[in-house]
Amino acid sequence: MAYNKIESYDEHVTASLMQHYRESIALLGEDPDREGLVKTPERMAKAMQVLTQGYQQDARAILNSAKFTEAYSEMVIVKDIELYSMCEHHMLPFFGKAHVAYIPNGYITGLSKIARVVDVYSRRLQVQERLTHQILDAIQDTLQPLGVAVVIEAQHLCMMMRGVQKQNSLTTTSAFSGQFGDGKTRAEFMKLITSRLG
Ligand SMILES: Nc1nc2c(ncn2[C@@H]2O[C@H](COP(=O)(O)OP(=O)(O)OP(=O)(O)O)[C@@H](O)[C@H]2O)c(=O)[nH]1
Ligand SMILES: [Zn+2]
Repeated sequence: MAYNKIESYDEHVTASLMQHYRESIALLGEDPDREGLVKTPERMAKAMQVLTQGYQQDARAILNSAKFTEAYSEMVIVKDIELYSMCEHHMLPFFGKAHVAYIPNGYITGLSKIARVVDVYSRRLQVQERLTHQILDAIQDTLQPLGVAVVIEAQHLCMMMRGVQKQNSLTTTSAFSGQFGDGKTRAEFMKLITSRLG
């Protein structure tokens, strides 16, 4: 299963989406036949397939594809993983950073796989809370570590471009399992994700 990129677009999905987007453009008062817009329904159809390609991908398979036996049992943190997702309420983007940590219990995974898991769940229609939990669950189930921590900080365009129109609000969500339930371990993680080396 190709999990890290779209190999090809689904022809039928592309064709149907194009028809809908063409109609949407006209409904919004534009001329879908003018030069600049002629190819827009196709571009949108393809773009939306990329932005939702997480539905075709399996986060657990990704983590298992680079699961290694290793005695390391300190916290592993991958922080500042940029993410782009879409809120399921308005289908407008939300974007920001994910910070992910786990404490191995005999197994580690390839570091890039953590970032790929963030992408798999980001490229779906989401709420930030569920995205946070799904990342945690995939790591917990696959590596069975002593604990997992996920913190996501994001800005939602549906709150910026429309609606309440707040440009600087940042939403933080978090999920913790196992040893991160302990205040000291959690505090160490929170300290490390805010630290900047050099
Ligand atoms: N909890 C949560 N809410 C979100 C997320 N993304 C968008 N929302 C919110 O989803 C809510 C949908 O509320 P509704 O009242 O149904 O929609 P609306 O009338 O467009 O709301 P406004 O944005 O307040 O204009 C809004 O409050 C959004 O801010 C998310 O990731 N998590
Ligand atoms: Zn929204």
